[in-house]
Amino acid sequence: MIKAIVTDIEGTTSDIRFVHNVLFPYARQHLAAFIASHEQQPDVAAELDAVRNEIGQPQATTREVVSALLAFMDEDRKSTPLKALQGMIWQTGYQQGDFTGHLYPDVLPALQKWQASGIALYVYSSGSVAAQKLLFGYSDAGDITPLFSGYFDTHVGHKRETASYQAIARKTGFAPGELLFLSDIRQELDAAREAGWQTVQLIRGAADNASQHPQVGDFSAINPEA
Ligand SMILES: CSCCC(=O)C(=O)COP(=O)(O)O
Ligand SMILES: [Mg+2]
Repeated sequence: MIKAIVTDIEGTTSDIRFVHNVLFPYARQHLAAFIASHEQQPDVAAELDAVRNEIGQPQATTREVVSALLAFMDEDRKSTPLKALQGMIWQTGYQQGDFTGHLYPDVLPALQKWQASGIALYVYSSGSVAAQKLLFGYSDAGDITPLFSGYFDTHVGHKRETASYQAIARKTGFAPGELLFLSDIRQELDAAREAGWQTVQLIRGAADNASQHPQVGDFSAINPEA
């Protein structure tokens, strides 16, 4: 029996094009100016040091760190400090109303129904927890963060690693078999299944014929109460 659902964002609750065509370019455009004006701020300085650590250059200048971050963006690297800095930059965009967090229309009704039936809802994305709260706090449907009991990002581990799902199960207190992971990416679902979770793959675009997971076109086709 499913007691908790953990959902991915990009390609699952929200259009991948919103992330890649709106959020990522916004962060890239504002990165250098944001770092120039915030690099003395302790939380920003800590992330810049984490980038220096990640590239193995503890003495890297700010300019070199910005270059490394731009290269990470080019390869869509799920770097924890990059994700933290992107979230900080997006905060201004959301607050100014430059964009709202995209939600597929089937998502909110399903989340509301599942929560009303007693199923706990969580988010797991490579985007930082702060970025997740912004997307759902400033979503197309308004602030839907009260629906969620918790959020997980790469601090718990990467999404294609089984240990990440084992850690989330421990942190939420649910048995692995009581957890359902929703994602568009087969390799993430493989890792969750390896940890004993149930899985459903969202096919929002092209078919994935190599997948062994149950597949649905949208959230209305998922029946965790059954
Ligand atoms: C919190 S929305 C931005 C998502 C993001 O930054 C990202 O890299 C998406 O990665 P995912 O592993 O969740 O597909
Ligand atoms: Mg995804």
